[in-house]
Amino acid sequence: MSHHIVEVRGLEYAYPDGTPAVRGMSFCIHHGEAVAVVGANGAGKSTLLRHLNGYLSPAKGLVRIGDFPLSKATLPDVRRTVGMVFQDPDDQLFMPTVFDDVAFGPLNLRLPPAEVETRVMAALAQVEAEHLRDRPPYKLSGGEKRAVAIASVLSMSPDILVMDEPTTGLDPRARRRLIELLRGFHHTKIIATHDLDLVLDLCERTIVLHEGQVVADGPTAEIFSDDHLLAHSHLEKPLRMQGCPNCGPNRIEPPI
Ligand SMILES: Nc1ncnc2c1ncn2[C@@H]1O[C@H](COP(=O)(O)OP(=O)(O)OP(=O)(O)O)[C@@H](O)[C@H]1O
Repeated sequence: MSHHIVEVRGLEYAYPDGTPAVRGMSFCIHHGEAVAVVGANGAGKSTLLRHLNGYLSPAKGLVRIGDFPLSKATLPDVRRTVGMVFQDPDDQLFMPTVFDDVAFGPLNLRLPPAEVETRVMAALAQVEAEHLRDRPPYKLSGGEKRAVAIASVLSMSPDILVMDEPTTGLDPRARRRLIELLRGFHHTKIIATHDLDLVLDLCERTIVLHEGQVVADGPTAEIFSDDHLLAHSHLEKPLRMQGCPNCGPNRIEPPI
């Protein structure tokens, strides 16, 4: 197996209407890394992430997941390896009940029913959503939908977790719970987000995108200390680095 679990080389993509969204991105991610992908609205974060599980195919360039160069033939292997939490949970939830949605992946793996039930309940417990198991997903609140969407990925035990804006719509307690949960997930994590405080908490490495290109890739602390880079990329420092009295290191966090 390649020592890189994710390799992106010369990736280019324009949407069918001609909008160029990814304009030559290259990077490698190693096993076990936690990597943030940040950038202003429209920088290309979601478009990049959609290539990592084969939802989009590169117009040019290469995406490799472990041993598998992304192609139609390798799609099932790639999807088994990469668990993708989409930006909009409605893109992910389509079954009549929460249980069915979280069971969908494990059932596709043809696991025995008892194993499926165990995985579903464990995944729902991880996001504190066991009580939602029999509810129709379309009747849930935004934050509940997001929790269930995350459970539907965790139930597949992916090697790589790819998340697009995972904290959107979560209340502060649910956000903190998610951060704790992700801290305990020791596989590779790739998180696109505007929540730069979450990045400080979770990701030792940050990739900065601007207008469809990688403009910086390095240790998170260095990236967030580079005022020129942040201004050029239309980003602001995490609240914790802005000296905000309510968000700083001395803030007293209520127990989870
Ligand atoms: N379905 C689509 N059709 C045409 N253009 C699109 C489509 N989706 C995104 N784009 C365009 O592609 C570019 C990159 O969009 P993308 O959604 O990847 O950015 P992003 O960094 O995820 O933004 P945000 O932070 O707002 O979610 C933007 O110019 C956007 O307008």
